[in-house]
Amino acid sequence: MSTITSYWVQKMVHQPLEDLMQEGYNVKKHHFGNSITFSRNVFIPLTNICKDHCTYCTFQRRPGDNGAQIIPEDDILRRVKTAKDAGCTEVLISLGDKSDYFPEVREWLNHRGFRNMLDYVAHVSKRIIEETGLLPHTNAGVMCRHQLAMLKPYNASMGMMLETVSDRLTGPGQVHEHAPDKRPHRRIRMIEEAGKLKIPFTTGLLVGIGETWVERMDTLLEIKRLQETYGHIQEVIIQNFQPKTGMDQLKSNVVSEETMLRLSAIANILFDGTIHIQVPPNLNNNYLSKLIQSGITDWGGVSPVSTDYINPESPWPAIQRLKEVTLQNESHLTERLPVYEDYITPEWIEEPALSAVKELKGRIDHETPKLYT
Ligand SMILES: O=c1nc2n(C[C@H](O)[C@H](O)[C@H](O)CO)c3cc(O)ccc3cc-2c(=O)[nH]1
Ligand SMILES: C[C@H]1O[C@@H](n2cnc3c(N)ncnc32)[C@H](O)[C@@H]1O
Ligand code: MET
Ligand code: SF4
Repeated sequence: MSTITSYWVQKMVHQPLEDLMQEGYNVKKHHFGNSITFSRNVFIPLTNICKDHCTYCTFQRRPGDNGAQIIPEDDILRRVKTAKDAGCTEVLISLGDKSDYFPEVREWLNHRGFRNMLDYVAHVSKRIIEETGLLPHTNAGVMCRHQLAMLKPYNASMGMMLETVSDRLTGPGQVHEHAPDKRPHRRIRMIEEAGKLKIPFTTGLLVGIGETWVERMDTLLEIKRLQETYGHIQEVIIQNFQPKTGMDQLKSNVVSEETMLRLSAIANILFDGTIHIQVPPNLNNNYLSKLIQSGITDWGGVSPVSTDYINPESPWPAIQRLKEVTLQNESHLTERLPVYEDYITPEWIEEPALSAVKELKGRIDHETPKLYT
């Protein structure tokens, strides 16, 4: 273990909790003031067909499985229009990895004039921007440079969870044994490509999949390195694994409240104002106040119109409740777009996404003070 990792692990694990939270909160307040952000979004599970098999995931299907689907474009546009009427700005397009590996999927795509799944995603993103002005944020797993470049004009930002830098977890009997796209070096390379292409990027770590404290810290340190090299990491999601029926092997991994608070605080202290820290409220509903007191900056995407298709058993709290909890903790709730302010420049966002971002920015800046302070 490197001296740096060792220093941070000691601090994260052994500093008294209250003290660590206070330090995290002070750092947050210094850099980001007393606002906590969220993005009003609609979740589009464009396809749940996935070539990989992560043992913690119940979203994934194979062609022919019960519930396997690819959502047709007109259906997607209808959902996005409903979301627009509900005041949403972000369209979170999430999908399984390399679904077009399967002949059934290629046939579906070819029949509609698409060569592969990412061509379809680009086409749908383009229609969303052009027909609704809402902002796609695509999370399609590992993509190559060419695919990232193709999506960039139609995405305000993109995302992919690094999950973990642990190679060990791709070994026999581990969660990523049958998920080649979860090999850490592949994910790191893709996040680097996104950096070179100047794509504002969301990533994060998945907690509770069998990783050690040292591996958690190494994952955060790798994200810090990526940010120092490319500057494109706008936010880090600290996501706690949700056990589901049938996952007996992973049951013992349930992530405690204290672990989430320690990670939130340490992430804040480590990134020191250079990256926003997001923790999904639907997965941590019982201690939202304490998360604020640890220094998180963001609740992430919260949807008034769709469920969280990855964790459908965890409904998002009402925006009104987030507003109340935030206010009870000397903070106020501020609506944001899927791209943070610092990145709203031609250097980071291409047309037509840039114009769409500016248009919506004007709208939420105008409305937010009335609604959320
Ligand atoms: O706003 C985002 N939220 C992302 N989310 C969060 C999502 O909106 C929900 O908060 C979680 O699914 C809660 O279960 C992700 C969640 C994951 O588990 C894995 C990846 C993502 C990726 C993103 C993302 O790129 N952007
Ligand atoms: C889309 C993202 O969802 C996360 N993910 C997948 N399954 C689960 C689960 N059971 N609990 C929490 N997060 C999960 C992974 O981090 C993936 O990248
Ligand atoms: N399959 C991708 C990944 O795991 C996208 C999110 S999961 C639907 O990174
Ligand atoms: S987490 Fe993503 S890559 Fe893993 S099985 Fe689920 S959809 Fe596939």
